Amino acid sequence: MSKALRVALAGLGTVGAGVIKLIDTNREIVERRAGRAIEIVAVSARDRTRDRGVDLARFNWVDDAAELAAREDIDVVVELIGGADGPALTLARRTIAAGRHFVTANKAMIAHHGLGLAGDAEGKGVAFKYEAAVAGGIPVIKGLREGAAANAIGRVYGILNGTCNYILTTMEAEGRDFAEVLGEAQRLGYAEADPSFDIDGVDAAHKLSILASLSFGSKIDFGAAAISGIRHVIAADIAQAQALGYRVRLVGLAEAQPEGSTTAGLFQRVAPCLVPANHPLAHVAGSLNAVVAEGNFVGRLFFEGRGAGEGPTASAVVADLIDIARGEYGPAFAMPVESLAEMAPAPAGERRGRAYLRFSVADRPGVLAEIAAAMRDAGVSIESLIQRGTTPDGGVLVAMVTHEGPERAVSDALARLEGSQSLIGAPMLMHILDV
Ligand SMILES: NC(=O)C1=CN([C@@H]2O[C@H](COP(=O)(O)OP(=O)(O)OC[C@H]3O[C@@H](n4cnc5c(N)ncnc54)[C@H](O)[C@@H]3O)[C@@H](O)[C@H]2O)C=CC1
Ligand SMILES: N[C@@H](CC=O)C(=O)O
Ligand code: NA
Repeated sequence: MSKALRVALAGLGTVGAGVIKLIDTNREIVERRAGRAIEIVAVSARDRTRDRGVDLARFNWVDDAAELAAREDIDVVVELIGGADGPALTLARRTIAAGRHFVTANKAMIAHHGLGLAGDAEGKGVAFKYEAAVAGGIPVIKGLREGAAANAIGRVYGILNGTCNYILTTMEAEGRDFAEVLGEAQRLGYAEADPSFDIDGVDAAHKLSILASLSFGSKIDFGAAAISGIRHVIAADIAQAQALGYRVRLVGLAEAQPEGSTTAGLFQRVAPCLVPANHPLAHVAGSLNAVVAEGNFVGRLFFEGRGAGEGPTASAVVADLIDIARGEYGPAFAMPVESLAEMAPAPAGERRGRAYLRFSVADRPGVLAEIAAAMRDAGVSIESLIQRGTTPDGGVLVAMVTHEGPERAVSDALARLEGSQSLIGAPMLMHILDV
């Protein structure tokens, strides 16, 4: 066997501790597959004394993670600190500049700085790998970058946040409150350090922008994603959706629409959606994630697995290390960064679809007529209307599903109702997944 791949780990939280446990537990299988030993040489984290359930005494401890980049006894640095900028980015830049391989699980950093880092890595001839960053343990980066590389992919979508999926499906199954279930997801190690990244859809959008780049051969454009989260989904929405034959899921959807159509360009959206009960995404529960990619020769690919948590995420990190040990790596985004296309964002509102709308209204005559008039004036046609129950803010719940039409018509109808005395609180809009 050739000499060991020498690894430095920066960040020893949920994922970092998981990587140590995996290498300890599966040492033999990992070494046989890698063709050589994978040896953790040095580690860095904020708190040296915290019990992580692993023996750290055998590793060199480094207080300043940035110092790992320059160590002569290291071949690859694994960054598991998190955060788009700050110490994670400093470490990434220094490691690559020093001509060492770099592995990360940090989708926030990739969404914001991934192209620059990948370009630098190409210049230095080192690996820049990030399987754990998208859909945790699911080998979707490998699947798209390698397995589906021969296809033109027109659409990629899925459930990209384990915390939100855990919250929505637990609310669905047990009728429990949002805040209580979020606390549980945090305890299980699924949530980001700042869980608003999860529940407001930002984390899923980071991942979606990476998937879009890999799928369409385009530059990452995180800023162009439309993002909304699950903070305002109430138990009644979940119940209404079920009654109508749908499940509520946070869905990230990216499409590359061809030149010449009214929707031409790159469409990226993360939003809570109504998913038909017979769609494969409706069956994705708990911290599971799923990604669907539509290729012109392979057809529909469906990847499903654990998207968050210690073991699954560590599995993806160590898979990247095995690739590096084998010498199997190439451009991070499947082609050299300079070959990635600039895609203009698709015009907002042109996409066609159906929508679920929920209003909390005052209990008095004329309210329904006012809503119906706003729909009519905006050209939105109503497919079904439900008026049942109350909302947590004390209003009467009115929910409806629209017929298919341009999305801008629904936004227009809501704009017409803005400031209406009949509405208690902001209406809830969820698109219906129609793909
Ligand atoms: N937890 C999960 O299920 C998943 C996490 N990720 C990503 O993996 C990364 C790590 O996530 P977790 O392990 O959950 O976070 P965590 O919060 O559990 O651990 C972060 C670690 O970084 C250390 N750290 C913070 N600042 C540091 C610094 N300046 N120098 C050295 N160490 C420092 C902390 O001491 C801690 O050990 C993040 O980028 C996250 O987005 C990706 C997929 C799944
Ligand atoms: N916080 C993330 C962790 C994995 O990326 C999630 O909940 O999916
Ligand atoms: Na993955």
